[in-house]
Amino acid sequence: MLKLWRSIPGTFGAARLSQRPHISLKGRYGLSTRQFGVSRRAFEEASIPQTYEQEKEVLDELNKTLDGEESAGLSKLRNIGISAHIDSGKTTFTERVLYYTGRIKAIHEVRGRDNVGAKMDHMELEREKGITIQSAATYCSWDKGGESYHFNLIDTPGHIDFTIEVERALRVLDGAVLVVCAVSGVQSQTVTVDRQMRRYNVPRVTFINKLDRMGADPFRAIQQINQKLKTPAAAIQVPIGTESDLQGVVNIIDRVALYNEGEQGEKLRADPEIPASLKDLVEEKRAALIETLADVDEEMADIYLEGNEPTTDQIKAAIRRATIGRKFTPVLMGSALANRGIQPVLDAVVDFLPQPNEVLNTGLDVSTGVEKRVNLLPTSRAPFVGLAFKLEEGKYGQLTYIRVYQGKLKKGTYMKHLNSGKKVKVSRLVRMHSNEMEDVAEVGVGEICATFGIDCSSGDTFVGQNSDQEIAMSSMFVPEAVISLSLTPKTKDNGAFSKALNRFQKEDPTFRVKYDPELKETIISGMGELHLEIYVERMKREYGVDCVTGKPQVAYREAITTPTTFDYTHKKQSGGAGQYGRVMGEMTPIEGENKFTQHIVGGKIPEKYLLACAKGFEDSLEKGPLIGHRVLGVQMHINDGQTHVVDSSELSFRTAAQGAFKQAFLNANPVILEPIMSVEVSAPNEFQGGVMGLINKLGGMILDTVNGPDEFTVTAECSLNGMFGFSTSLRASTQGKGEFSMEFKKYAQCAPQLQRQLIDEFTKKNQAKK
Ligand SMILES: Nc1nc2c(ncn2[C@@H]2O[C@H](COP(=O)(O)OP(=O)(O)OP(=O)(O)O)[C@@H](O)[C@H]2O)c(=O)[nH]1
Repeated sequence: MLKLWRSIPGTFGAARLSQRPHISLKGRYGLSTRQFGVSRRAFEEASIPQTYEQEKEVLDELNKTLDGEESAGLSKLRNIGISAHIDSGKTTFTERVLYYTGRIKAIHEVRGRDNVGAKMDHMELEREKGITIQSAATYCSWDKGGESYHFNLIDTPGHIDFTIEVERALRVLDGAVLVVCAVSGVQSQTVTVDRQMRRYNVPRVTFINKLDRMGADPFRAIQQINQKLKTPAAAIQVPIGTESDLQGVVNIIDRVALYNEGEQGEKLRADPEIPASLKDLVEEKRAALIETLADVDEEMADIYLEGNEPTTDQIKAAIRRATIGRKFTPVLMGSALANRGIQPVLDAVVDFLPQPNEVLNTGLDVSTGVEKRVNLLPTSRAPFVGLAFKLEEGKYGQLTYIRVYQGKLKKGTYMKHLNSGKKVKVSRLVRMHSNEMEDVAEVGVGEICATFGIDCSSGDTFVGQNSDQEIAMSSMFVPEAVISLSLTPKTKDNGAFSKALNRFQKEDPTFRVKYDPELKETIISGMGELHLEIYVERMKREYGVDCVTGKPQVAYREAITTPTTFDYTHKKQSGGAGQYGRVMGEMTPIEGENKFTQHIVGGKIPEKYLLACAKGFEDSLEKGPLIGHRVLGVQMHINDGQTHVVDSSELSFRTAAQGAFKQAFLNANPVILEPIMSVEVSAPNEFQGGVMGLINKLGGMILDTVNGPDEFTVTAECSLNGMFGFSTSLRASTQGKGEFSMEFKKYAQCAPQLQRQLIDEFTKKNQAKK
């Protein structure tokens, strides 16, 4: 199985810690620990905290490095993301946030009639398609209790094809708002986003949106969060009015009714008199909240067990602790489109999501040659460490988004690109507002900013220019590509084609390009048809290169099913310099990643030739012997061999390993694996029979069916192969009312008939090209 699926942590805990390495500072920064007033223990402990409580202990130590002013500044900062299943209303929600915080002067709708489109969907394609393709970063200020809070906000796409945008956003955010639709509840991508949040240990508050829709039921959605996401969740509000009569919400902690008034719901009127009809519900849900909190928070458990009524402050403090500790999610509700219930979510971000120095961020100190986890110091006075998490080509050149994890970034200074060791000047520093920017002179710790004209790839670390500060941040998780297609420019390429491909690859690690010299074709691969379609379209619009595309191809894998041995000699000894290399060993199927091992006694194959064998193995993995697709789950072990005094070389052993690989692979009962997708289809109940028939026809395995009052949702496993053209047939059999989403689940052996067909096609294509 793939690394992707194995690496998903099963619990709410330790993930960020395994992803985000940690601890040690000192000496090399020219800053003594004493100077920071912190004990050495906080910096030199290399162990990874296993629980949030342990993590908090380390954080408390680290936070001693802050002076009062800096601490107060950080307490006013929140880096948050908005994530959800596709079409849950993230962009609509963000548009309200920007409007209520005064960042934009008017609200424009996604696919709105005014043809302006939502602020955060700034790409032409996004506005045309009404979907978010790229994550957009912005910032805004929110006043609460007479204090002004600064939010860095990232709106991410919901479509699984753009999942890397969610990964990169969650990698750099401290907290998130998970948006869930009140009608559809927890959907397939909600589960995916939840998994991604766990991967980076991102705490979340949940917002149940679309309460104005018919059939909305926030409490059913909460039940699903508890059951399907296995995250203790409880409402902190109940709605006032339902569907089109939705007027606001009751805050059940303070027992206050909040009404959205004004044309755009901009006035929030608080009324301590809650509607009589809701009083019982408020008490029932308040008791449920306290009970859930008592399950996850010790202090609340003590109060609860002693039979005392917690104060509102105690409830709020418990929610904050449990949310930041990733043990609980408070649930708010409303309707973004109807302008109801948005402002309380902003209050909840302040109250319940962490400030930057409440999250433990770690890096890998690589300056000594021995990698060591180090904690990053949440202070602007420490040396700079930042992560370039996103690249974007803008009007003024390449824009690089950076999250500052330690120290500060100043305009006019230099920073060092850790991978290349190159020093780069920060000649312009900006804060982003979707696609607009505002120049700033300096950006402090915990902030998100952007710079221009820097050569790097997304996921690269930058450090202060002082060469011995070498702390590498772990990058984001990059899933495997599942689909590919050939791409040929219609007219002669004048360089724009490869320039575009280069840029897209640097921007997006899930977009891969390879040139097949035998077929003389450029093959692009990615996360889905839409993902690749968008790049082909961008190539045309942004670079003026119109391309002919081949039929989308499933990214198959090739594997073996039985162990085998090999004894292969590569020999070319007639005329000119000769070549000779002999390798012997075993090839075995294994779970997960491919592996090259060797055990040579008596120096029969010298070290440098063994390294060449490893390279030959790597080469062979790229292009499997059956149909030229990547190989998965193979271990090649070399245990014997032979050299020739004159004719042996690295090249001959590299070639010998390739030959041995091919020979052994074909001997080991090879098979072709195809991607199996987890598919979720929803449609009005009357179309259930038709949809089930459709899934059965394409050989899908139905796993679950849930019937709601109007709609049903079916979850199935289907091969990606069968899914081509599914959107058209679904549209046809549901009068355009059905929706579906899919996500890669696993690789499985394809049917023998398909395997034969694929091999025949590959052989024919190869022969035709010759
Ligand atoms: N009835 C109703 N519709 C809503 C609400 N919020 C959003 N919508 C509609 O739902 C659709 C999707 O909204 P978006 O804001 O684009 O959703 P999204 O989650 O950003 O979508 P992607 O980024 O493409 O995943 C749009 O047609 C919105 O007008 C709501 O509160 N009520």
